[in-house]
Amino acid sequence: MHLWSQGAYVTPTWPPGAQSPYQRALSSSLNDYTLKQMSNRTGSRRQRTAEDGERSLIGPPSRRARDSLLDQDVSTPFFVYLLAFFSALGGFLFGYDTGVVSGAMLLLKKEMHLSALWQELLVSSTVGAAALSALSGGFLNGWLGRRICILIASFIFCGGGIILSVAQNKGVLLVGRITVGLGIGIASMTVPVYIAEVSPPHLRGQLVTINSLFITGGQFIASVVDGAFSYLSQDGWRYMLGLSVLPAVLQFFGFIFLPESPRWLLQKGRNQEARQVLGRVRGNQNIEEEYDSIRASIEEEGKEARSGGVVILRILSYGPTRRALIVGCGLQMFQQLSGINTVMYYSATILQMAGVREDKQAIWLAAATSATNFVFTLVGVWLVEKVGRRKLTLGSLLGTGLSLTLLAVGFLLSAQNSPPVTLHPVDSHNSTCRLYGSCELCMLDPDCGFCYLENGTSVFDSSCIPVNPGSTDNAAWGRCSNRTEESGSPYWAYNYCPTSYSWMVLLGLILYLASFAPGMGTMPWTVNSEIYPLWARSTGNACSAGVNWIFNVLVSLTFLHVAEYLTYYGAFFMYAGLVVLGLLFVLCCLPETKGLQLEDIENLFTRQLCSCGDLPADDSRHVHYIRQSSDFSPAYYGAVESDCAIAYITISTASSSDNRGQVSLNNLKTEVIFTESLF
Ligand SMILES: O[C@H]1[C@H](O)[C@@H](O)[C@H](O)[C@@H](O)[C@H]1O
Repeated sequence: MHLWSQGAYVTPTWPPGAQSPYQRALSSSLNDYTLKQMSNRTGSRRQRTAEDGERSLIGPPSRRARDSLLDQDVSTPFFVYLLAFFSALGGFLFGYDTGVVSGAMLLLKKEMHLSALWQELLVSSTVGAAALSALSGGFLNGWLGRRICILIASFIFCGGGIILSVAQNKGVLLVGRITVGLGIGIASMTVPVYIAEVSPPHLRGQLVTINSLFITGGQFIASVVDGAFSYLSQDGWRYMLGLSVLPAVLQFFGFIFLPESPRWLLQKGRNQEARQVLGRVRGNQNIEEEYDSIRASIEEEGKEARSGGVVILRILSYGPTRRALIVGCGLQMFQQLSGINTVMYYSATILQMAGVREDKQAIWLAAATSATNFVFTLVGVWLVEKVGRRKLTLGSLLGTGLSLTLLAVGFLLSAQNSPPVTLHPVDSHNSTCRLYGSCELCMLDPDCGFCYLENGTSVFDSSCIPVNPGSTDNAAWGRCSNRTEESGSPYWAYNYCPTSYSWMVLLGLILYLASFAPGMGTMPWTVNSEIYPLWARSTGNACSAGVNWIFNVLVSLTFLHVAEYLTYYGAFFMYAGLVVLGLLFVLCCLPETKGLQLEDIENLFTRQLCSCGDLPADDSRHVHYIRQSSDFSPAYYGAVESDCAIAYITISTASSSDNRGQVSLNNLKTEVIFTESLF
């Protein structure tokens, strides 16, 4: 049966100036169909889909989809970039405040005589507070709006920075670190949402990913500031911690003049303001259709009885949002389980293993590590709209898993070839250190360090000695307790062993950052900003950001214990295993959101959870379709799902006997199976 043979395909991009088949379709026969009719029918079909739970039915190309295509030809006003920049300062502060503490701690522990417990408290309290405030930020976000939340976050950042820079004792420092954490939590869940809501669909991925670029940029600048002020042994930490006030003030004053998200305004019934803001962020484009579509989608949400009651319960009880939440939280969990913060934290030690012995040099090389993280995040910003979220995340996980394996093998070979302990000086305190026969066993005990002489690459005259409780830079007693810079003076290795396999570990570290940063470092934040419908967006992002911070604390707090039980190579093999699980999760569950308007993304979650890539063995594609007919002629529209992306198509031929047929995709005819009978 021949129905109609004009191709219609939404996702691909077209050469400049060329009309896509879909655009051609729009300017010819599609004009005959009343789009309102189509969208009403789509709405009622969606409603039915929701009622019968797991079945999937995807609407035909809506005006929104058409707009998203046409948008690509229109230039984006500078104002959108300005908004993205000022919001992403929140990401910068997130990166700066989480990154700066390691350098500040080196000085603080000496000046304030901090015990290991207090050092741990000052580092983890920020992340813990971020977890709590991210979780509660969802409520604030829905209630007060994105703009006010960003203002609150920058105000808190200012307050925290001031408290930290004037602190006279460790109690006040703790208050400052908790305050800063509260700001980080709110910023981490609000900024991506705000940017996603003001961006045009074809640039959304890139603009939201800029926030991640600012996070790693903040971490990089923090490491440079740490390096610069490490020479100032008195009060250097005050500058390190206090400098964050500058970007916070800039953001605060910027946001006084910047507008609220048009989507949030519309949700609150502030239609006039919403129209104005949409006009400002879309420049000279016609905003009427986008405005109508956002409003229609808000009205539809209202009609579908998803208003009233506790939002998280509504998210959990409605299939598409429940699935989106699982995907969002899963991504954030796997981001942290891939061990990024352990690798970053451990980079100084890895560099020491590679032969960098001086503390100052190690600090600067750690800055090079965060620079690598930053540069490769830039690759993510560049690739996100080219290859899409799904492929970028999959590629990133693959590379991350392989480089973690390389790191683990490097650590394994280092452990197997670990230098023996040859000297056993009398230990009057009978510490456990005297029991170890090799450097590997000695360095895994946090109370001991390895003291040795070196000739080229061979180690001799080595001993395992208790560490100085006041500073891990020296042994508690013996020749490594008062070392000099002179040649012939022994080396003191705390937390690492001298090894000739350090090149492998170093290579693993660089490859790890190069693969993690563009995809796993960025996509969990980007994808979460887009996958929830408006009514669930604040709460969905709050939950997933909370999961990110909770796993961040868990992984950092458990790393040293894990390393003690499993050794370093065991720990890195474990992360590699977790990355494989993450890879399977993304392969099965993450749909492609590239190019779709926010209001259309909910449709991606109407099918059963984790059925992406679940294509039938005969390699055909499944088509979910909606029949539309007008008074003039019948036409069948569909949406084909392949590799978890949606392409809208028109159906060329269909057979009633086996539900097989042909659809036009990008002017090519493709064989498909219809999931519902066309007849
Ligand atoms: O996306 C960021 C980024 O990758 C950072 O480097 C890391 O420290 C954060 O934990 C993560 O959320």
